[in-house]
Amino acid sequence: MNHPKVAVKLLDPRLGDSLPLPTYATEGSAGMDLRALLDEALVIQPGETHLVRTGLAIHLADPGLAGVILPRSGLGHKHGIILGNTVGLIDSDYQGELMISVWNRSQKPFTMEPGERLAQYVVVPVVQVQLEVVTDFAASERGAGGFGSSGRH
Ligand SMILES: O=c1ccn([C@H]2C[C@H](O)[C@@H](COP(=O)(O)OP(=O)(O)OP(=O)(O)O)O2)c(=O)[nH]1
Ligand SMILES: [Mg+2]
Repeated sequence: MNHPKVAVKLLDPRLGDSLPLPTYATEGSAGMDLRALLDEALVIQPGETHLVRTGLAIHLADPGLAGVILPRSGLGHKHGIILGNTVGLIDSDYQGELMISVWNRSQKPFTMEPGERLAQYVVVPVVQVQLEVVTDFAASERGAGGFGSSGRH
């Protein structure tokens, strides 16, 4: 494995002990699953949102990278457990604890167990740009068409 190294702080003694550190489940996995750092099971009522700790602080440091927190497809599709912010975007200079906003968008209470894998963390490349004010763009095929301008089928 020759992946770039990224600094992680373990903010709770359970990390790396009863709570495994995030890893790529397979060689081709895009994300690492994040686990809920909870003292006891958490019941999330329909429509409720909870901020759940991970016990991890990851400092990417490189402005050419960002972290993205995404839902897990099984939890989202089968149980309606997705993210209160839809997607979490983690800045490369963020050094605080990774927090997960967990939203139960279903009609049923959901019980989250300590250590449960509740979301996934993906590192993506980022390009920072400089905005340059102009009055006209070079013409493009699309122009200003959007929001279904090309039809449905
Ligand atoms: O799901 C998330 C989303 C964000 N963050 C942390 C890392 C991120 O770098 C920071 C700020 O996130 P964002 O810019 O999306 O939130 P904001 O509401 O704009 O806060 P801020 O004013 O601190 O930028 O919060 C998380 O831990 N989990
Ligand atoms: Mg912000």
